Amino acid sequence: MPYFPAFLNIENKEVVVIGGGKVAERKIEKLLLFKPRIKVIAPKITPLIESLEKEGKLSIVRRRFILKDIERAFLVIVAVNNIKLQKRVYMYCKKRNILCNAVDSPDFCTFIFPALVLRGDVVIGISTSGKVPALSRSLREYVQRVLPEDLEKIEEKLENIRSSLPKGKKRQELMVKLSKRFLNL
Ligand SMILES: C[C@@]1(CC(=O)O)C2=NC(=C\c3[nH]c(c(CCC(=O)O)c3CC(=O)O)Cc3[nH]c(c(CC(=O)O)c3CCC(=O)O)/C=C3\N/C(=C\2)[C@@H](CCC(=O)O)[C@]3(C)CC(=O)O)/[C@H]1CCC(=O)O
Ligand SMILES: NC(=O)c1ccc[n+]([C@@H]2O[C@H](COP(=O)([O-])OP(=O)(O)OC[C@H]3O[C@@H](n4cnc5c(N)ncnc54)[C@H](O)[C@@H]3O)[C@@H](O)[C@H]2O)c1
Repeated sequence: MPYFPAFLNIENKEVVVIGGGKVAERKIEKLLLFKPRIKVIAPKITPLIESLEKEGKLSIVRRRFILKDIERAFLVIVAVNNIKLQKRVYMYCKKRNILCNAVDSPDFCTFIFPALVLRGDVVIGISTSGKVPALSRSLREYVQRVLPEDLEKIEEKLENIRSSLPKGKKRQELMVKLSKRFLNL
């Protein structure tokens, strides 16, 4: 069954990452692009996550996880090689409507990470609904190859035109026409 893609605004929202290893690192690098407040809970932390803390980009709690760590979270990532813990966190989050991603078990995720292409405010997220992550990665590389180099500029130009015009049918038609023209369609 394919998953519904939704784009969330997580600016300033509390994100808790349980685990501080290689996979946590990859998820954190991605999340930071969207400016949430990130708290990492783990006894062992990679040098890159340590350096992000020094730069003031996240905070670290250097110990094992306890449930209290996530009681105010908007979103939780369990990047620990421990299925029991992943299940426990998922069950807790599910009861409280906290978004949960368990890196080892799609069954214990309420959302999954897409392969991501970001150009300014243009976001392209690719997923196989949890089935073949390596294919999402390859599709991301494929899409990156065919996208126009100046996509960010194109979006900015169109955004400026759009925001300078009153809402309505005339603007709708113009925006559709210009978007096609900018992409040579
Ligand atoms: C897209 C991407 C985004 C990101 O990570 O940010 C992402 N995985 C990526 C790469 C990747 N992950 C894995 C490999 C090795 C090949 C392989 O094992 O197949 C590679 C390839 C590589 O590393 O090149 C291993 C792996 N991944 C998961 C499991 C558990 C399982 O399947 O049960 C295992 C087995 C672990 C083990 O065997 O121990 C689970 C998930 N990985 C997801 C996302 C979610 C589903 C995405 C979708 O719907 O497609 C989901 C469900 C949960 C989640 O993580 O959100 C990122 C590419 C980023 C990019 O390059 O752009
Ligand atoms: N979803 C994906 O894309 C993907 C890709 C590859 C691997 N994985 C899986 O991700 C998991 C993590 O991999 P990794 O390479 O980052 O592992 P790792 O061993 O490098 O890191 C594990 C981290 O968890 C911490 N930890 C352990 N027990 C903890 C506890 N009770 N509370 C808090 N922190 C705790 C450790 O201190 C460490 O920081 C593995 O199970 C792996 O199979 C997922």
